[in-house]
Amino acid sequence: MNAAPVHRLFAAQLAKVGAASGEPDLDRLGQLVSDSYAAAERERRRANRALGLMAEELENANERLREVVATLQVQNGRFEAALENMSLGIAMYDAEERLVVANTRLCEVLCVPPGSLRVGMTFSEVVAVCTEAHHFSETRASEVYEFRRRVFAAGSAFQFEEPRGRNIVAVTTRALDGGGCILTFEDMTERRRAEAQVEHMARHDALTGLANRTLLRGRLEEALARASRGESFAVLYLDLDRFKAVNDTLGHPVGDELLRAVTARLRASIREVDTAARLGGDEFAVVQASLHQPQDATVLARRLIEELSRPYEIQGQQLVVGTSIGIALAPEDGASADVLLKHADLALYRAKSEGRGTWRFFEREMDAQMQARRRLELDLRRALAEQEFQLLFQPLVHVGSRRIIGFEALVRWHHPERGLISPAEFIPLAEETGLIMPLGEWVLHTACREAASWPEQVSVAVNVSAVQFRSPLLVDAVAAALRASGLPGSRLEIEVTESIMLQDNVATLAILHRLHGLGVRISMDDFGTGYSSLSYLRSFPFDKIKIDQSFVRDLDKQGDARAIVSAISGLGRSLGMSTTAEGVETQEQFEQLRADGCLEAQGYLFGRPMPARDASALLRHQRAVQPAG
Ligand SMILES: Nc1nc2c(ncn2[C@@H]2O[C@H](COP(=O)(O)O[C@H]3[C@@H](O)[C@H](n4cnc5c(=O)[nH]c(N)nc54)O[C@@H]3COP(=O)(O)O)[C@@H](O)[C@H]2O)c(=O)[nH]1
Repeated sequence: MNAAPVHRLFAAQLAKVGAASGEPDLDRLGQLVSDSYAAAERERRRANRALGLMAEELENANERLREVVATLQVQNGRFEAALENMSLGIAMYDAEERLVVANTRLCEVLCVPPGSLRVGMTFSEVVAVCTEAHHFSETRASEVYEFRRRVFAAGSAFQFEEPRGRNIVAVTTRALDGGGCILTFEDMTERRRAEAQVEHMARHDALTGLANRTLLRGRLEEALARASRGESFAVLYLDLDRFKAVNDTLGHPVGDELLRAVTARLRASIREVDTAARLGGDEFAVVQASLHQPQDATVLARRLIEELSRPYEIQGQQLVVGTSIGIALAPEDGASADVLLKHADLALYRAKSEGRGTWRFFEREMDAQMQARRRLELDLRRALAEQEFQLLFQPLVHVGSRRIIGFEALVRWHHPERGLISPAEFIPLAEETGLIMPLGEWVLHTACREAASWPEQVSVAVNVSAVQFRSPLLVDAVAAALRASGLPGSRLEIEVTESIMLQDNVATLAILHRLHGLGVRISMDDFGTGYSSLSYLRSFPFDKIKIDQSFVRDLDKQGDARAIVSAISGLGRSLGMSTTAEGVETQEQFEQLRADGCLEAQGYLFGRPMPARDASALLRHQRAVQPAG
């Protein structure tokens, strides 16, 4: 029987204890075997420790790896969320033109069915999906394909916009390092729509949608360029008559609706090639293109006046406004948009001052007149500061006794160069410029101061314009003039024209009642001209009606003047109002007025407007006024 093979290490130990040569030293062998076990034990422990350390390290490494993976997953999730929540469509292609990244938005922006563009598709397959969705024709698709291919190849960035269905898409292409490219698609539809809206708003009037001044100026420049090649055109400047009264009395919503209704008629009255614009408030302009002759502008102006003057039905109310029109012809009336508009405006001013509801062509001398008017305005401002005004007083007599019962205060302007200027010339200008307020106050104070020195049965009448009535300060100004002069309110008469009743009726009536509250009497001036609406006489208890001098002038002529004077006198009597006939110049007129029952009279027959000292002298020396001349 063969002995079992001995491990070489054990054989070495046996050799050491002499087992090969004779008797082995068993103690030594035991010692050696024990040492070997001990060494092996140490080795095993060392190895175990090393293994433990390695396992620990491995575990640590694993932990770190798990953390990195978790972080990467979070990061990935974030990128994914970002990609999916982008308003842009993203498509990333690798160097082989394969789609490697695509977000959901991509399909939406490119207007293709959801999920139809997937990672792994080739570029040409993506283009095919878009072609299928009818966004490109076959030819266009191959163009797109070729174009993108060049972008891939060139590695350069491109940006352009293209239509996709009803949308507009901005495409940005950027090459990636190592081949491939990234395409972003932005839906520009809303932005372009908003930009178009902003652009529209910048050039159109918000209320009516008509061109505004900016767009009008542009159209005028274009028309002027065509005019230099021989194509004439006209600029019609329109202003609505009586619009302000509608706006003030019925309120802005009604005013706005009226302006839109006017716009509709304006649009319907012009051709496609013409431009209608709103210049603000109740001012409009029309550029009438391709004018063959000036009469074409007349035809359009007449049509516009007719159309815009027809009654409007607004919020259940019938409203009537008219229009006045100024016309400038191009190129002869101006070589720039501003000059043409200015000249059309000057012509409009003339149309309005000559009766409204009509049109006027621009004439060269209008410019000079407007400049003269501007100079007059500057002079008027200076006149107030320099006290160039004087107040004259014209007697008012009692028809029965012919005694002076009062004076009407009438202002005069002593211009240092032009001499005496009539109030008929400067009062309208003072009204337009607002200078009537300080001027009116001066008149009130001066008139009350003078009247305070007269006998107590003699009163003073002061004209107050409609513009002054728009100010809430009027009543305070009257009260201040009475206080400062010590004149009782009952000796002051305020003369108003019926134009004040066309303004905001409620506010006007409130002012009239407050004036009455001061004891002041109110008379309706120039009655018989204008609207002469009897409703005005019913809406406020006027103390006096002044019969306009145009009727008195015609009293001795054939006609209806006498009937009118007689009717107004009768009306005054039955309403408990006094009546004064203005502009009495002849004894015959006076006799007729007396016969018709008119109570008071005023006119050159009894005295022209005179300085304050003459009025005082007249009062002192005359017991009864005798007819002059
Ligand atoms: N708001 C203000 N208006 C005023 C003031 N002062 C005058 N006015 C208004 O100006 C208009 C013209 O006034 P005037 O030139 O003074 O003419 C007045 C009289 O002089 C004139 N008149 C008087 N009698 C006769 C006459 O027999 N014949 C004739 N041809 N004219 C005559 O009439 C004018 C008086 O008008 P009225 O006021 O209607 O009584 C005029 O509208 C004035 O109102 C002012 O301070 N503030």
